[in-house]
Order: sequence, then structure tokens, then C-alpha cells
Amino acid sequence: MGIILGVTLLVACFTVILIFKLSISRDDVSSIPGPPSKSWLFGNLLEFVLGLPSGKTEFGWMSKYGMVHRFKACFGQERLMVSDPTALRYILSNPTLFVKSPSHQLINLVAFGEGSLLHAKGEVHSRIRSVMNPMFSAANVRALTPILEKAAQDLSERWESVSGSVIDVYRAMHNTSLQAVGEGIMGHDIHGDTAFAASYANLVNSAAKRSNATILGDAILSRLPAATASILKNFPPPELRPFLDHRKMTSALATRLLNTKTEALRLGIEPEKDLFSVLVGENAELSSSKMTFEEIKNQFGTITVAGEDTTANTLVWVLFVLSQNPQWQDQLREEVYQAFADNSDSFLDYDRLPFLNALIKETLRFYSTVPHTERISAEETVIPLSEPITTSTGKVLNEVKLNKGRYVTIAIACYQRLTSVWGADANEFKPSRWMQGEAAQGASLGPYANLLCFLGGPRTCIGWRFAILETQVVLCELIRKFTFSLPDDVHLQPAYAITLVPVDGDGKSYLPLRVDRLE
Ligand code: HEM
Repeated sequence: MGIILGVTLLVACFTVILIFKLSISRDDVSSIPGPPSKSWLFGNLLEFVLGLPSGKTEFGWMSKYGMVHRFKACFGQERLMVSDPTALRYILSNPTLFVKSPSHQLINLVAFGEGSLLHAKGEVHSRIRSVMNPMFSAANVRALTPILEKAAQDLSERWESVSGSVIDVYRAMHNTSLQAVGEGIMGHDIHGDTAFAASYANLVNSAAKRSNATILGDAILSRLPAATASILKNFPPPELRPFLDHRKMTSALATRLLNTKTEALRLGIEPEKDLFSVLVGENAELSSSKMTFEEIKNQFGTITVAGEDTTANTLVWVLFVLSQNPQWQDQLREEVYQAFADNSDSFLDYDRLPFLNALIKETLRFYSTVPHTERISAEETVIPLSEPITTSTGKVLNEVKLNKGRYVTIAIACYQRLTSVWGADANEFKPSRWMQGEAAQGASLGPYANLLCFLGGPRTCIGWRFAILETQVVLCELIRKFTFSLPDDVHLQPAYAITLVPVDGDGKSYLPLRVDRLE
């Protein structure tokens, strides 16, 4: 009798475990076609993350396996790669269902602290966004035009004395972008603050490093229990140390700047134009949704990192393209001369220069500054598709069922090469596609020109207007005064370093251009 009872209990337990296992593995991911895995340890990540030129791997997968396919990450983990517009809209409009991965969250926490826009989630994120969105309104950003023009003029003055030589335009764009973010957003010359600039450079260099070790480190960080984050925030592993150092550096500076801005407000002094002064003023008027001092403070580092590197690299790619196309330089210069000659307002309306904006949009489409980002499903869910998928067993899926905890790669660069959205010439760099209005077919995804480069939904890039204005202003200043050419012996290709950067044969981020002053 005892034996029968024991066996019955064992069978019952086994059945419960089996049902549980079947129920958690019943989603569609494993049956979706994708590239064969290269190894259990790295899956397909080495070719995806380190492959050169960056983008070649995922564009190849997309044309072979379609807009939604499966690939492998470290330790045999399966992930979905998504560029299907319908699926992307669903993922982006549900930020509490598709959350950031633990390793991204840990990095954001170490680098920026609690309440940073890049780290906050759920209701805290919604509240902070609702307070900060007006800070980046079209009017507030447009009011920064003179500050951005000054940063661009400082650069062109520095270049006067080196005209005729080959300059590392990559470094120069990063310096100018740091000046623009510092003076336009913080109201402080962080570019001239050597200790800050050095600590920032250290952080960017650490973040940009990609290797077998960083890929593995990322996979391990993602598997640590959530409770370890509060310890690692202040005692991070060595590779995250520059992030902590920079958080401390930014925190001290931000406290000083915020105290000054708050005191100016209290004394009724006319606020400066910088966006943090605007935020301090607007936040003081609020009651229930107010941001705390600590929350505002933690946005300083967030904005520096999110705003400097991305915009600088956008400028880098536009100048890379122009340096090989003198006829586009002439066309742009002609348009800019004309616009300045005709302008009678205090600011030039840069949005009204068709070729300038066509070049910027095409660069953001073709050289997507942030080529991809990732999310994890926080719950079981079903992703709708715009085109059906045929699984490895021949089943046709009109939607994809996902278990909780599934990784989804948001394939920004792939979406921006979809022939169904951009036309048969999607793989050509062609500014003229923007000259007759919008270039994309279908409903809009992102905030700007139907591009996904600034993402979409509630976690859309908050600084996209600032990025566009900075790019417009710097390009106009430079093209009025200089010509650019790529030396014959320089060979560069795009590489993934969180953002997309040009690298030489040694893997160094670099853009050496011959810069000549126009008579
Ligand atoms: C061409 C330049 C830029 C590009 C391509 C870009 C791209 C992006 C992308 C793709 C995201 C979403 C990341 C994710 O959730 O995984 C993002 C978020 C963000 N960006 Fe930008 N960005 C640019 C410039 C800027 C600038 C100039 C600023 C600030 C001045 C800025 C501030 C932010 C912030 C704070 C977030 C987090 C928003 C949130 O989660 O609510 N970005 N950006």
C-alpha cells in the first residue's frame, strides 16, 4: 500500500513538473527560423556584435530569414531579431511589457544612478518624462540656436589655422558636441573643464569597447540575481569602474549647478536659456508630479552621455559621406549661402533647407547611430506581425507567442533598410529620396521622418530635436567655410561601439579628413 502511494505521488509530481515545463516552453521562439549557431558559448553574437562592416551580418540575416527571426546569444540563449513595423510598434508602445535587460539596467544604474531617464521604469519613468518633455520642446530647443552657432563657430575658428592639413574630424566632432551639450543643456562649459572631459572620455572609451570578453561579461551580468544591483551600484566589477567614477564626478558638478540655478530662481533672476535652468523653473511650479533634487541631478550624466556621443557620430557620418562627394558639398554650400543671404529673422530656420535636411535624414537612415537596442518580455505576450512567418515545422504564424523573459533585439538599422518601407533602393545612400517629401511608406514609427533611429513610443529619445538642430547648425557653419576630402590611403568601415563609428584597419575610431578653408 505504501509503495503504491509512493509511486502515485512520484508520478503526480513528475506530471506536474512536465506540465509546468511544457507550459513555459510552449512559445514560438524556438520554431522560428534563423542562422545556425556558431558555438554554445557565444551563439551568433561574435558575428553580430564584432563583425565588420557592422550591419552586414544582420542585413544578411534579414534578407535570408525575414523581418522576425531567431538567433542565439551566449550559453545557447535564444533571441528574436525584430524589424517588422507592426511588431516594433507593439513592442515600443508597451514599455512595461518589454523592459530593458538586467545588464543594461545595471550599467545605467552604475553610470547615472536611480531616477535617471535611462534607468527609471514604470510610473517613475512616466512621471519624470512628463516633467522633462516640455524642457525639450521645439521652442526651448530653438532658443538654443545662438549657443549652438557659437560652438560651431569656435570649431571653425580652431580650423582656420590648420587649413590644408589632415584633421581627425572624429575627435573634433566629439569636442564640439560636448561643448554643445554642456552649454546648451547644462549651462556650463564641460568641454573646457579638463577633469570632467577626461572622466567623460574614459567612460565613453570603456562603454565603446567590444570584445569576446565584454560580450561574455554582459551575459554574466544579465544572469546575476536582481538583488546584487544595489551592491554593484557602488562596488562594480572593474570594467564598470569608469562608469562609477564618472557618476561621482557628474554628481558633484550637477549639485553645484543645480544649487546655483535654484538660488537664481529664488532671487527672481532672469533664468539662463540652458535646458536645465528651464527644467528647474518649470519643476518649481509643479505639485504632485515634481522631480526631486536627486532625480534632476541624475539627469545631468544621462543627458551628457545620451546626447554627446550619438550626435557627434551623426555629424561624423555626414562629413564622411560629404568628403567623398564634392558635388554634394557644392550643392549644400549653395543652399546654405542662399539661405543666409535671404534670412531676415534673428535665427535662420534650418528646417527650411531641403538638401541639408535630406542629407541628415539619409545619414540617420543609412548609418543608424544606434543600430539596435534590446528588451525582455516581462510577461507572457503575443506580438502581432505585418507578414506571416513559416516555422521550421511548416506552421504559419500570424503572431508570435513569447514567454516571460524572452530577449528581443529591436533591429533599428534593419528597419531602416526595409524595401517594403523605403523602396527597392533602400540599400543605396540617396539623399534625393527625401527631396520630394517623406521617403517612407506606411504608418510612422519614430518621432522624426518615420525613422527609427530615435526609437518610438514612451521611451523615444527625448533629445531628438536638440540632436537635429546641433547637426544642422554645425554642418551649415562648416560647409560655408571649408571643403572636405578623404585621403586616398584611408580605408574606414562602420563598427558597432554602442553607437556606430568609423574604424581604420587597427580598429581605431577615426575620421581623418583633409580640411581646406574656402577663399
Ligand atoms: C542623433 C542623435 C541621437 C540618437 C540617434 C539617439 C538615439 C536614441 C535611442 C535609440 C534611444 C532609445 C534607447 C533605448 O531605450 O534603448 C534614446 C534614448 C534617449 N536619448 Fe537619444 N539619441 C540622440 C541624441 C540625444 C540627445 C541630443 C539627447 C539629450 C540631449 C538624448 C537623450 C536621450 C535620453 C535621455 C534617452 C532616454 C529616454 C527614455 O528612456 O525616456 N539623445 N536616444
